[in-house]
Amino acid sequence: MVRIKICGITNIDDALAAARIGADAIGFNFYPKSPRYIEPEEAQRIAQALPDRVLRVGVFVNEDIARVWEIVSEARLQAVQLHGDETPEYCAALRVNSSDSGRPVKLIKALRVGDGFHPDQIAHYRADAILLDAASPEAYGGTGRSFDWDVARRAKRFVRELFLAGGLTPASVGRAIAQVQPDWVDVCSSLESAPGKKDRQALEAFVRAVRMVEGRERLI
Ligand SMILES: O=C(O)c1ccccc1N[C@@H]1O[C@H](COP(=O)(O)O)[C@@H](O)[C@H]1O
Repeated sequence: MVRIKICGITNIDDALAAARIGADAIGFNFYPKSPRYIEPEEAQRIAQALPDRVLRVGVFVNEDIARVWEIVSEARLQAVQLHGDETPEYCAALRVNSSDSGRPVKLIKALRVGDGFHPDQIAHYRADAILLDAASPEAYGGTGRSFDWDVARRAKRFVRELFLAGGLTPASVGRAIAQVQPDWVDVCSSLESAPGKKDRQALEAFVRAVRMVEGRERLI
């Protein structure tokens, strides 16, 4: 079963709607330059209103490790998504510090697929999961751009758990799943009516499209 992560949540209405419709994870963006940035205190308030089954993920870009752990603790996150230029050494250091938090925190390393990408890179990262997103010269993520899914399909054998991201939409996600067979699909900008605000119909259409490809559409 493919799990669904809805990213860039900035308000409680969108969070509860995403959970009700069937999201398996919610992403909060702590990159200050993102139009979807959320204060840790507000993320914590939203996180505590979510059902337990929904994974709370924090998205970070080149953040100081101590600050990542501060936010993990303040917002009570269960997973960290590193979406910048974090090195294998950074990931290893983050993992060592993870024992300080007293509970397991999933480490997701995002890699951007562009001309310089090679699946061999993946082996260097000690991460629980790898997220593949499209590379862009303009921004680290949330661009709505997609990439050649065949690269993700080939990379899958190097990965314990794969998140497929990058410009997924209600119209494209079915084909993406059929081609790549990822463990997760991750979506952000295509479901927005404005940056940081989700469109309810698009949310529903996305979840329905994922469930359809699995042949088990359910009423939402
Ligand atoms: O959404 C952002 O603003 C963002 C900023 C910096 C790093 C990552 C960001 N979002 C992540 O980008 C991917 C793909 O998003 P999209 O569906 O193409 O809009 C997703 O993993 C978001 O978590």
